[in-house]
Amino acid sequence: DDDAIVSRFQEYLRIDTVQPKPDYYRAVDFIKSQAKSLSLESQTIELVEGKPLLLLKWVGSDPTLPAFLLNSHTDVVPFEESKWTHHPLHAHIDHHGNIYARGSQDMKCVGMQYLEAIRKLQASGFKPIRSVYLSFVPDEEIGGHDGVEKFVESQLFKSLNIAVVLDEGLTSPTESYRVFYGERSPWWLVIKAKGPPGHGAKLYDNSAMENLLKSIESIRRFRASQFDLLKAGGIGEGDVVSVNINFLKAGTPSPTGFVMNLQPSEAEAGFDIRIPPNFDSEALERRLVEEWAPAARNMSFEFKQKFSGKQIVTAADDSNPWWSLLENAVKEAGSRTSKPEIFPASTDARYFREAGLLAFGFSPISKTPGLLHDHNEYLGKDEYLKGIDVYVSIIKAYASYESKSGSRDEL
Ligand SMILES: CSCC[C@H](NC(C)=O)C(=O)O
Ligand SMILES: [Zn+2]
Ligand SMILES: [Zn+2]
Repeated sequence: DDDAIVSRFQEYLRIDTVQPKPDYYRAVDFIKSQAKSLSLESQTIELVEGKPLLLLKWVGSDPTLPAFLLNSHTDVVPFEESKWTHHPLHAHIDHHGNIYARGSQDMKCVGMQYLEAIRKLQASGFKPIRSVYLSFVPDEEIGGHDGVEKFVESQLFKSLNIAVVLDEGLTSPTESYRVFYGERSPWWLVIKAKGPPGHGAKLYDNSAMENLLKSIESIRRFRASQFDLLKAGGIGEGDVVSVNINFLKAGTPSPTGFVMNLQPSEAEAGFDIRIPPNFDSEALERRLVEEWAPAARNMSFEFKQKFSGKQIVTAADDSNPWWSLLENAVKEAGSRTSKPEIFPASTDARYFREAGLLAFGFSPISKTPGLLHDHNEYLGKDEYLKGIDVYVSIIKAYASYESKSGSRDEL
């Protein structure tokens, strides 16, 4: 019943899987106990010590058909506890029925909804024809390098014969759900400038600060041109390059603050840049080398995070049967999907797509503000329960789809 379903969600939310020290084993044990109650096959894979990945299987009756995978990450981002109205690990339900917790939107909801949907399908007597895999993966929030990036390279993964993956999406403020068929590529870039130090009262060229600011001016012009395209309308937030300066570091510290009359010899800035799939990232990298961090101006750069794989998109039209099945299944559950979009940030789906699989980003959360990584992240109880029924419909449609075609190679 609904109370028990919500209690199980709260239990998962209360497990502390906050980066950078997530308690992965408790999360995996909890999900494993859920899987046992559903008689799912289960195996824990530790591709990197201390970072377990749980793989579950609901075996279909026709093993010759490619399977599908329901993916979710078990880690969550940190929080500033004092800025929350309820403790982010207590999963408190307020009088509106809103459940407050880190991970309530991103994405412990989705992981539990998959399992609850399977519970409902089993209770109704449904038997899958195609096998259903569920993966509960570590480290998405820090780049997925010790999670899905390694998982898709493993022999085990290759042996699973998976055609299509569902992974996380974003909340929608409207009635219809958002769906994502591709995503922007992350570049976390640090640009450094060096230059001669000197008296704070002196005007001279090529100081570290002047050189860095020249770059920042140029990068900001580029940012404005991309933002203008977005403001002009008709495209989505994932269709332009975003650039944000997220840290600045310079100056000569002293016990009483920064020294005011000394021009520093080093200065650096950190940028979070996101590049859409159809954008010429090689040209942007040339621009970085020649214009934003030219060695001739005593500048250098370093990527803290960079996805250099191919940015593949999944067809989100009638040419892809998995798209039509998804769209119709959501309709049959009494809801709608909006026009498919490019995910503006990053998810593990990029690794699945690069490995040759089809993948959609989808979190069945409508009429809810997007509070991923924000204070007071919450999800309404009724929205959570409705999302389970949406997955019942999707899993039923995918697991009953009997055609042997439908892998990316054939589309
Ligand atoms: C570069 S990996 C970081 C992953 C994180 N994902 C989300 C969905 O916020 C991000 O886009 O910042
Ligand atoms: Zn997430
Ligand atoms: Zn996240």
